[in-house]
Amino acid sequence: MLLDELVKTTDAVASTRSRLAKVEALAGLLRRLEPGEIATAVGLLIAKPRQGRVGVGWSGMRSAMGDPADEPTLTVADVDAALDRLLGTAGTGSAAERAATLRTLLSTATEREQAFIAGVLLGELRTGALEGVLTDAVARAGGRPVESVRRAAMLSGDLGGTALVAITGTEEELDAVGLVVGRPVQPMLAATASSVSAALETTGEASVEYKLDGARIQVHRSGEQVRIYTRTLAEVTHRLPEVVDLVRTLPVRDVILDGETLALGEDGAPRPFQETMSRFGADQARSTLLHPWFFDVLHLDGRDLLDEPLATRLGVLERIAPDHRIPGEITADPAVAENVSRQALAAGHEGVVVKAVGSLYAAGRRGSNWIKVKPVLTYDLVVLACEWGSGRRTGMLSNLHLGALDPAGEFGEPGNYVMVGKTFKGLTDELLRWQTERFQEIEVRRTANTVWVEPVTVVEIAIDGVQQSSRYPGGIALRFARVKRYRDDKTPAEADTIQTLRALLRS
Ligand SMILES: Nc1ncnc2c1ncn2[C@@H]1O[C@H](COP(=O)(O)OP(=O)(O)OP(=O)(O)O)[C@@H](O)[C@H]1O
Repeated sequence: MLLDELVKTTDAVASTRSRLAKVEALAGLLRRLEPGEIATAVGLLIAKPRQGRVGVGWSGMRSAMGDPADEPTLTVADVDAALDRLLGTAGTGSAAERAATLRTLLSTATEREQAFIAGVLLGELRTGALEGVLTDAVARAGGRPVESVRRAAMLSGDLGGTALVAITGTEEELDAVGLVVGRPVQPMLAATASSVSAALETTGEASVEYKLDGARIQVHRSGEQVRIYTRTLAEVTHRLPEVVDLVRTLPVRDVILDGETLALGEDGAPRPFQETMSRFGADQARSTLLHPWFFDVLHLDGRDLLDEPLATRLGVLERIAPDHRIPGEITADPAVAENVSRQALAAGHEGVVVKAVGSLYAAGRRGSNWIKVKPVLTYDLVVLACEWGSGRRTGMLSNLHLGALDPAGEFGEPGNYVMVGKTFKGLTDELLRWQTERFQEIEVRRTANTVWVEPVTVVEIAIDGVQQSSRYPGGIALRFARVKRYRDDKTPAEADTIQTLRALLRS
């Protein structure tokens, strides 16, 4: 199939508000694809190429962008082959070859196709909404129940592969797609409540657990083979040898564990989040040891546990890893739950997660069976620009301009970001160095004081609240904003919305 046909379908999908029309258009496209193209096309549509990240950034993309082709001739298979080549030429000395591959690909693309390819490779088109619509479209194209498709996609972590089975395979083959030890699944996510008792009212009897401020890990062990994945399902096994060693000592053969890892100081208190994250970075600072804390078990020795109630899964966890369970307590009593929360905060943790004891593990869902309660308000915002610092920070990009997502276009174009405040607080020297370099790579324009950047960087900001403001277009300004951390694991489409922040005015 020509890439043009795929791109035109996405344009048609974007231009209608009717969910049914979107599903119809995508199902039609899926039916016209050759079997060999299905997984590739789905990957392109949701901006998660089959190949995973091929490592093309803004500056690489910009320098490879040349005159577009007049006529569409590129096929879906051509794009797939180019991505294979980009993935195959990694490492030192390969930069020129990679740039040439990208340049050739873009020079055969029309202007619209160039923008589409850039969006896919930079992860910009990635929106949860399209994934939902596409899941429905796969079900329709294959004549399968949506639930079966959704389940297979979540468990396999692979909508493209699921689409192929749903459209070309049998119903039994689709139902047989399940957990595979060694293949990561989308993690279950939490909703938010403002107090422990409010959370408990929603869940009923719950496991009230410490919310540790580290990095999510999903650990798969099959015999002696251990693999570890992040929240975004990137493999980080080689970065965490001490966790691998520990999991090998558990009295099990096959297991999938869900948990959080973080660095602890000698006194047992958590170290700043940056120290945990530095272990995931390229430089692999090994001075800090990471401890894993598990809060769920999805599979044990040939048996999937996703559809068992939480209480049962916690019982299994207690049996196989009693020393590495996240602290917590099962209770229906708000006073007991409050007490767990106070202990968590006193120990330097972020708050608690309140989980309904009867709930199943809903992979990839953010439902009300898990509810997080954090006393400090934190929001994920997008960096729009940054001002040069002064004094000790001269020569460093320091003061961040922060934007909240405006999905419906209440304050401008739908999907744009509305500025809600600035901050230079909470930035370590290391972060200042990092952002000074990074923001100039993604710069779009500058004045004497300020560098404006592509809105692609998600930063978690702690605030005391918001106040009314005539200075910013959304009518509100953040109060006492400070940087908690950069969130490389989130896309700008996952940022918090202006509507969420405005709701704070009322509370
Ligand atoms: N006991 C726990 N149970 C579940 N998640 C926990 C627990 N302790 C820490 N966490 C972390 O908290 C997160 C739960 O919040 P959520 O699902 O909303 O993820 P998030 O969007 O990354 O949120 P946040 O920014 O608050 O970490 C998990 O992804 C996990 O990394």
